Amino acid sequence: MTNIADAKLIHRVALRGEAILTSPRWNKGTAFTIDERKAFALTGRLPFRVNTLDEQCDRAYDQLEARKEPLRKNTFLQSLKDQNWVLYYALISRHLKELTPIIYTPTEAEAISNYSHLFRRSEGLYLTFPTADAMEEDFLEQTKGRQIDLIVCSDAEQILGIGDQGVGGIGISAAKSVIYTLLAGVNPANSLSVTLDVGTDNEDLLRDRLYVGWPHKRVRGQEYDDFVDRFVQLVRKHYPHSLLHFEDFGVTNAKRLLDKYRDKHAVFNDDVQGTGAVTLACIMSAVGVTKSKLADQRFIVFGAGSAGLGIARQIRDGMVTIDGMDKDEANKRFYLLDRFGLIKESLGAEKIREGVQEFVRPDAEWEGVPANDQGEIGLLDVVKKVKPTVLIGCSTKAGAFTEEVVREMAKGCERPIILPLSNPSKLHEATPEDAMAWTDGKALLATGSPFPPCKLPNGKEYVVAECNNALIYPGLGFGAMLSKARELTDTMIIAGTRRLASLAPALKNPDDALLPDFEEAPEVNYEVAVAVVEQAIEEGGAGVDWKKEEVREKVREAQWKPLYGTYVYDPKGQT
Ligand SMILES: NC(=O)C1=CN([C@@H]2O[C@H](COP(=O)(O)OP(=O)(O)OC[C@H]3O[C@@H](n4cnc5c(N)ncnc54)[C@H](O)[C@@H]3O)[C@@H](O)[C@H]2O)C=CC1
Ligand SMILES: CC(=O)C(=O)O
Ligand SMILES: [Mg+2]
Repeated sequence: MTNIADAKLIHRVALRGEAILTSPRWNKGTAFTIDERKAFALTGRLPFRVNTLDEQCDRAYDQLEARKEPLRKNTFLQSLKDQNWVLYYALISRHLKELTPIIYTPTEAEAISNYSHLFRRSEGLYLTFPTADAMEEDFLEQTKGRQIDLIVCSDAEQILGIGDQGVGGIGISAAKSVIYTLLAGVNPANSLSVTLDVGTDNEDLLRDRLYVGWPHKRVRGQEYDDFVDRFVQLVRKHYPHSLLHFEDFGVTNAKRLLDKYRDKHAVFNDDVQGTGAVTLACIMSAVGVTKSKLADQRFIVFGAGSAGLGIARQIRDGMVTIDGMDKDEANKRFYLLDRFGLIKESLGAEKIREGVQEFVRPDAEWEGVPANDQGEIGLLDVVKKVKPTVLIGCSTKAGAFTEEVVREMAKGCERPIILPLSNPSKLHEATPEDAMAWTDGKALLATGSPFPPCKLPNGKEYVVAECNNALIYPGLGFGAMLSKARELTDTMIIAGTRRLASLAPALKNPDDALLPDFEEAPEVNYEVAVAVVEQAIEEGGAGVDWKKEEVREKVREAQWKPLYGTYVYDPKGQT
């Protein structure tokens, strides 16, 4: 893995003049030194004054500040990324908490939904169904001669809670890649963002004459599987040691594709596994506050899609591996709800999705509980009967955790653990402020997108943890890449999850946040990556021969940092 963390590091670069100024990887803008300007034919192409990276960051931040709307800031940062990677990453790293919501959830959702109207230039790899015959050629065109460690791909069927976004899915692949660099230190030169454009069922996009993707209904079934398979086989053939990250696939494909390829390549589904892991860590922290165990909890998961199922499974696995609970017993602690209310036997095969079976409730258990005329049991009645200790939302149904639901939950337990995880912010099942008020300050809260602190009845502020997979997936993925493991195993994920949970502020002070502050996300993801590599070595899955005691140092050394090295012109150097 290449590394330019050391500013003293020397790069031999083959691009000169306009070519180096228009290469975001190598461009330094006004930071090119006098010697570099001479060597790279830049003296007349740049104004006189040489700036430091700090000065460049100050200038860029001033320009950013002049834009008031988050979406305008997002497009400004997108342009900066196209111009100069070091400056882009240095700027965001210096204002991490302020700018992550601009380039990631919630603003990126808005940018993606306006993708065709905001389009300025292409980024990443567009693989489109009608041109599938040229897929290998297109793939090699962008990757030839490159070291690729990470490939993030999306078919955009369920983007960040805003549904089918067609070709705009490139925006989430690119944003997730950026987060890998910012929070874990993956070299951006070694990652590839991909959109699998198999059409869209989004009627607004299909009707939009400016839509830049393939204007066709989404391809499904065998044709879809063959298209995705063609892509995965290319990845396996050309980059057998890369990590293949799946993002925001639809619920019928997410887990299915993960299972299909898991034992063949290091694949990772963030919505299933990353979300499951961060939520398990959050609940481990919450049960630390309530001085109870995972095994003592009753869980309601509202929204049994990719995230909901991933969460239920990951917590269940946590109950088994951490608390030694029997798997069937652990399954019985979960009550899943979806569009048809509680998922129970009588819903029938049509409404009970593949993968949900282990959590289906027996009908007999619900005799006498009020249901609607279709026999569906809603959230409030499930809460009344179950008296849950944990309520998790990943339904995209804004406001689903109503005052009545939350107050009812608070009647049944001392410290209700409430996690409205749907993104973007406007889709949260409850706002932290409301949930806190309705529980008289007793709730333990975490949300999917960032929220400001909320007031407790005693006037103090409660910091709402951000339970977003970005707190863990970059570390899980980077750890998998560095360990060169052929598979990111469940035990590697649990090792990363336990490490994250061990860093929770609430462990030291029960009034503090359930998860580390997002400001700490780079250090947290470093710890997660270390734990994953250590586990890969321990279980014999690593493709590197590091000793466990060397891992911390090795991970540090491999991290890319946004710093300029010194450039030497070399016609045989890097491009
Ligand atoms: N905080 C985090 O790190 C993450 C948050 N999410 C968020 O979770 C939400 C769901 O994402 P995915 O699981 O990927 O989507 P999905 O489409 O796979 O799942 C959503 C599920 O909610 C159900 N649903 C929709 N309306 C409902 C209603 N009114 N009542 C009950 N259930 C309803 C759907 O039928 C579906 O099963 C999104 O908002 C997404 O942004 C997803 C991944 C990570
Ligand atoms: C965070 C994320 O992966 C999602 O909302 O889909
Ligand atoms: Mg996602």
